[in-house]
Amino acid sequence: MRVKDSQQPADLGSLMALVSDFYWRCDQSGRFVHVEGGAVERGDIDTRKWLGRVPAEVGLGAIERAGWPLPEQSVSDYVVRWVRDDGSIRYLSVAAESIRDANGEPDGWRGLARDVTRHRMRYRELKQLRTAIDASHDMIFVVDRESMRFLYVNDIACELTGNPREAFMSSTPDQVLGIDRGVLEAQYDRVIAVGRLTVEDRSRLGRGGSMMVERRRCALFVEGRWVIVSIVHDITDRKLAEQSRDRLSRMYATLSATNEALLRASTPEALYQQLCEAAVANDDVLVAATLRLDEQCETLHVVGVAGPIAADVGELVVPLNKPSPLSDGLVGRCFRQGRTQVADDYLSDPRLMPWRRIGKRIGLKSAAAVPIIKDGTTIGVMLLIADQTNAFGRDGVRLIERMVANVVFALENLEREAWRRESEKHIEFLATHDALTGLPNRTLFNQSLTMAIEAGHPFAVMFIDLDRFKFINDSLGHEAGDQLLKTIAKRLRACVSKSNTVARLGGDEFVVLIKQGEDPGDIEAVAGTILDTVLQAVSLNGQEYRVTASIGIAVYPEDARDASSLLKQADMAMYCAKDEGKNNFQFYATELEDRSLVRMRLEHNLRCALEKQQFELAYQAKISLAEGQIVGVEALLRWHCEELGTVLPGQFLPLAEELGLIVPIGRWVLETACEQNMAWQRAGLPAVRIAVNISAVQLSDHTLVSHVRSVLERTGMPPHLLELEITETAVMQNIANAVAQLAEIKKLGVMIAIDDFGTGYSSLTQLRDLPVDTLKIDRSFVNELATNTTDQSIARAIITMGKNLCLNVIAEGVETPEQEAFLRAEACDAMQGFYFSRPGAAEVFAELLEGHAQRYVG
Ligand SMILES: Nc1nc2c(ncn2[C@@H]2O[C@@H]3COP(=O)(O)O[C@H]4[C@@H](O)[C@H](n5cnc6c(=O)[nH]c(N)nc65)O[C@@H]4COP(=O)(O)O[C@H]3[C@H]2O)c(=O)[nH]1
Repeated sequence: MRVKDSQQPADLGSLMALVSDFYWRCDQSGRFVHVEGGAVERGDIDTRKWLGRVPAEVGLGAIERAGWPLPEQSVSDYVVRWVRDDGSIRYLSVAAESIRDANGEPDGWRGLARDVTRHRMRYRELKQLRTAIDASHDMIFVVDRESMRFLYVNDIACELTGNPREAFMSSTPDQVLGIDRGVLEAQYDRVIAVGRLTVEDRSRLGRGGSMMVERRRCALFVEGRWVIVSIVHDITDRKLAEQSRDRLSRMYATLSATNEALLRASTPEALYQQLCEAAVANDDVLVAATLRLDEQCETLHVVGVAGPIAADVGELVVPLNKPSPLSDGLVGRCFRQGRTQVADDYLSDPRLMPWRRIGKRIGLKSAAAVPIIKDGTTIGVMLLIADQTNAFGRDGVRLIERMVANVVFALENLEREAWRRESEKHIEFLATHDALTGLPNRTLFNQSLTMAIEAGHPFAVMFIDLDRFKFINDSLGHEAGDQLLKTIAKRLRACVSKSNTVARLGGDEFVVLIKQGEDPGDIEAVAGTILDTVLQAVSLNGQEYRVTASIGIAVYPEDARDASSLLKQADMAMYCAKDEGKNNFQFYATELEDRSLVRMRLEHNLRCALEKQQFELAYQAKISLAEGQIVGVEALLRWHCEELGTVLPGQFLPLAEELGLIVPIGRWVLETACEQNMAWQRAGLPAVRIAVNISAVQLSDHTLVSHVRSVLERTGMPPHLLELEITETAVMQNIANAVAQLAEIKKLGVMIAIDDFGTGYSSLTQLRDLPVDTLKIDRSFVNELATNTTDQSIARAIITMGKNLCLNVIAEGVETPEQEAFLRAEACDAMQGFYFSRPGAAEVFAELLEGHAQRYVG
């Protein structure tokens, strides 16, 4: 339907029908008086409802301002919302003007309205879209590929890059991104080729900053042109999180590497070093160092260090007690406070001023120091240095603390392990070694012996027994005995090379296993050295003692091929050495088997000889060389054994000493000799001095003096008629004791002679201190006195020395007139020997004394 308007252009009506637009006119009161056009034609407007109504009554309302546009003059593009009867909303773009009548008076308004709902909706969508894009946290850039010009940049992009939108619009993306144009164009073309592309890189920000971004680019073909849309997402936080996660996982790897290191390390030093090496496997760590407190608790010093700059830290010493800037660094603080210290930005950390220069030099950016706390005490610090700031983080620090805790655990384990190993070693040592001397014991020696036999090379076993050890042990006490054994053990060890075995079997028995060289004389040389070494003075209880040893030697494979036989044979040879007068060595020989049997029989019989009264004394005269008078007599012990016949002292006395029988036997000798001497006197014979031999064991017997006194008292023999003969060797075994005992004896008025003089090791000064009256030149020097010039010299020297010291000198074992002549010529005082008389029974000597007295006295 068409509403005719007289003021409408004549041809407009038909034109208006072609479009959705419509023409309208309102009267002066604002009511529609005419509506015509496509909208009316299509039925969008019902003129019956519109005509005579104001716009608001048909649902029309302005968007920007209230009301229908009834402007004073004219409007265009005035958008009006039209709420239709069915509730749907349309938008109309209105152009209007006021009209006047013929008189020029206002006559209402007229205009055109066009339905712009579609455009309006599109615009709204676009606006919303843009608002959304501007509200995005991601930077969005839209670039025309062809012109390389920005088409759009969102707000956040302007904000973050610090460029106003106009700046973008007036520049090209390569300028803004700071990328070579060719490169950027290639990147864009690649995006066009694949459709979309995502890369991660760094994006420049305002004020010279930058951030890690994920750049998603897609290519759109819009109206015949390629448009590149870049959405740039800030991934700094994600990257940092990733980095810290990576770092953490590296640290976990480090931790597990550390744990492995802890398992492998066998000493604390290795543990510290391996810990550091494991720690620097983490790329962030420039250096890892472990510092331990020194024994004086004054400094922390490096005990383990690893990493590319280990050399710069290896010599680090952190003083703790002295106030010093160096002690106030991360390590010093960590140690003192017993708490982890972290410097996330080392170079700007005000606490670390003194270390800044060093830090700068070695590229230190962050550091962590973790205390090593064991049993509640801080014993050291683990220091980790990284070439990036914030390298450790909270989790990283926790990990390092766990690492250090593991180290402490491992340290404790190592200590426990070391203690266990030590205990095991000690137990093993105790099982195989002698606790007193530390030498191998019988068990270990047997093992060595077996091994030597298995090896098959020749060797010798030496069985060493100390002479008269029992006596020292009993008389000086067990402590002195132990001391002696320890000293001897050391000396024996020093006598042989390390490859040879020295062991203690028990008591005073030692064994030596000597590998035999080419020269069989080697064994003898070693045995000789051992004898000499043992004989050196030992200081016990503040006094000097000398002991001797007897050595038996069995040789593999000649003597035996099994361990027990070799030991038995060496033992047997050792007894033979004892029988031979001690202080010597003997090789095993089959004949010794017989001697051993003899010895056993000897021992058996000797034990009851005293009881069975099988002892007797023989008497041998001593003659003065000047006058030829009997000046004395020596009592010599004889043993008439039922089974063995007469046994000489040299055969049974060593055994008696060993068995401890010498003291009771010696007492019997002293008593018998004194009684006999008094008996001779009572029989009318001239008074003669009687000499009694005192062995070393007797000399050390502290009851000796009282016994001598009581015998003298009981027998009534004047003390000066008694002479005690003590061998030089016995005196030298314990010179201090000898001096003291002899002095006491001297006080009784008893005379003292040094027997076998020249065989011992006394010096002139020692001799001077000894309270003796007589020196007896040993028989060995007298034997060849007539022919051997050396013996002559020795004898002469002894005589001269005796004279100088105002002592009597007597030579024993004089058998020939030549010997007598020499002694006489040298003005020796007296002699004793077969030349004048052999030892004989009491009656024999009595006769000799009687006859001699008649001969001389008369
Ligand atoms: N070849 C040779 N020998 C001679 C000659 N003149 C004496 N003799 C021997 O030389 C030894 C002298 O005694 P001695 O040096 O004190 O050496 C003694 C003495 O040290 C010790 N002895 C003897 N009786 C006792 C004793 O009652 N107690 C202690 N403790 N030892 C004794 O036994 C050692 C040996 O005594 P005997 O066998 O009786 O041997 C005696 C004696 O028989 C000689 O011209 N030629």
